Amino acid sequence: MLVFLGIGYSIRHLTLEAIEYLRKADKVVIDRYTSLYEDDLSALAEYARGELVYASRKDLEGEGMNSLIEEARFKTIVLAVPGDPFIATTHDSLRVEAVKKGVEVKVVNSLSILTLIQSRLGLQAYRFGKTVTLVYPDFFKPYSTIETIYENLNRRLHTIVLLDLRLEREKAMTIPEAVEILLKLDDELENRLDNTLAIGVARLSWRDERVQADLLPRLVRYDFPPPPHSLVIVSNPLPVEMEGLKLICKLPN
Ligand SMILES: C[S@@+](CC[C@H](N)C(=O)[O-])C[C@H]1O[C@@H](n2cnc3c(N)ncnc32)[C@H](O)[C@@H]1O
Repeated sequence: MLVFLGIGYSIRHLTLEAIEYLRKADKVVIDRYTSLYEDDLSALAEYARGELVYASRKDLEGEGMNSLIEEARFKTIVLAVPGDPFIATTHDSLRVEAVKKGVEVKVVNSLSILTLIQSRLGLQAYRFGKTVTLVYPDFFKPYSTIETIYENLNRRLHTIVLLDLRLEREKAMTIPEAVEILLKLDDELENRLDNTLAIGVARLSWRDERVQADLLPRLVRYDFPPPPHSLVIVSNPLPVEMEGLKLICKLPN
């Protein structure tokens, strides 16, 4: 059996169901390339009966993917994924391949960054548009990201902007870097983000989390703890959301 197991963002987020499957596993494969985790991932060893190994992207794609699926034919293999396993990750093809090859698949859900952002910031969940990921503009400029932000703004919807993570190269985009990239693109296109409200979200749900709202260009002035970071671009907040921005997201007067 291949178990896709969400581990949330901290060892405190493990569900009873997650612990049950960690205990049953012959082997726990830890994805440590799709997100950062508050605790040292070796803390999972306390709950796991079987061997614990760390996987890079190549271990879960191509040949690596096929050998994992074959192993799961006869053993209980748990793939432990930060957040919720199928939200904004690259594990869908592994699941589809396993099902195609007749290997039993189980999904154990946990807290995702999308859920955390929507429920913690005081913005209404049904007022969010399409989520985007902002990547470093090294190979191409991420025009499609800013175009989606514009489309969401036109539809009076907020945008969650996840930020580039290249953990194998120890690179994680910060809020000030993201603001700079977005404002440069905006200068080339519609020039409308200077007066747009945004929320910088750093280490949400970690013990030292910081959430700060302000006009997008002003977010570079704040001292956020290290990544993981995200941004929320706010569109036409309702009065109750405006109260949330002031009280929960500390929007200055
Ligand atoms: C690929 S997504 C993670 C998806 C994960 N499967 C989930 O369900 O949450 C990784 C991105 O989420 C954001 N992120 C993750 N944890 C975060 C946190 N605690 N606070 C702020 N942003 C976070 C960052 O932008 C990071 O680059």
